[in-house]
Amino acid sequence: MAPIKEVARSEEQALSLNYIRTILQRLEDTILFQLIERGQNAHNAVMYEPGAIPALKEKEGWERSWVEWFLKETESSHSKLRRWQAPDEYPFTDVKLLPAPILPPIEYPKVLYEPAIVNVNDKIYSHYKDHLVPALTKRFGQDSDDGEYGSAAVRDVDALAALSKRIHFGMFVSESKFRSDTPTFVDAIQKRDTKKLEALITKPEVEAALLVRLEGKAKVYGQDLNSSIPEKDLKIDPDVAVQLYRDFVIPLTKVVEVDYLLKRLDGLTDEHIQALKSGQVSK
Ligand SMILES: C=C(O[C@@H]1C=C(C(=O)O)C=C[C@H]1O)C(=O)O
Repeated sequence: MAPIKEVARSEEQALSLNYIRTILQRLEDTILFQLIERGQNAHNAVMYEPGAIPALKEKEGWERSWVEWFLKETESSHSKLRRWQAPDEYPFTDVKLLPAPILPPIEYPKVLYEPAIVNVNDKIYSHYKDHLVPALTKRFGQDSDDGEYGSAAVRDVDALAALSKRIHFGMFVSESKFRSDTPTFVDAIQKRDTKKLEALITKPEVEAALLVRLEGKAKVYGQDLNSSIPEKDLKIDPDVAVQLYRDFVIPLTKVVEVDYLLKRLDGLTDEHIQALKSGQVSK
């Protein structure tokens, strides 16, 4: 659940790039600790295989994997708390399977342009189960299984939610950058110039600083202070965390940013687009 402090209560705050970047930096901590937690269990590959746990079909009528079932169970209860109405929260479960909220909707500032919203959780889930979990649990050996499918699934759902929030925050970044230079972005969007859009949203210095910071955090947060050599006995391999961000989190965040921008003019009148293009309006 996104604490109130995270979901900005004003449009101005929600679109401040500095504010957004502080949220992204805080999510580095959340993600690192979720990865450390998941790394306490074995790979448990059976959890990610559709139909591999017969009790799920027999007792729940569920034919996909254990982890996808627990995602559905968890996200269903959170749906009743209206979690998925928050502009920074996107479920892995098909929304058609999620129940309606019990509580009345919260009026969040309308910051994102609804028709442009994207959900890349299918990509996040695939990378997580195929690459990240094996990397986090490699110290247990190939195809390790500790039978703790409950604990490991709880940790999976928490880690997936943190990664999803982080990557989908790219839409707030995009909206902020779009409003800061609408003529340039409108021109590139109308030309469907994805390379220009990617160049416009890419900040190499921000990415480089992030990877250095992340490695440092992993070396500190991963320490086991009961060890005689805490800086060596790390609970997470810093290279796994850095590689995750370098090769997956940052590239997918930028895909989200560009895909959001490509749809940012959908449904707008020609007059509105012209006003954006001339800089008369910024949203
Ligand atoms: C998120 C931003 O946009 C891009 C994506 C980044 C990331 O995923 O960490 C960092 C810088 C940019 O290349 C940003 O400008 O802060």
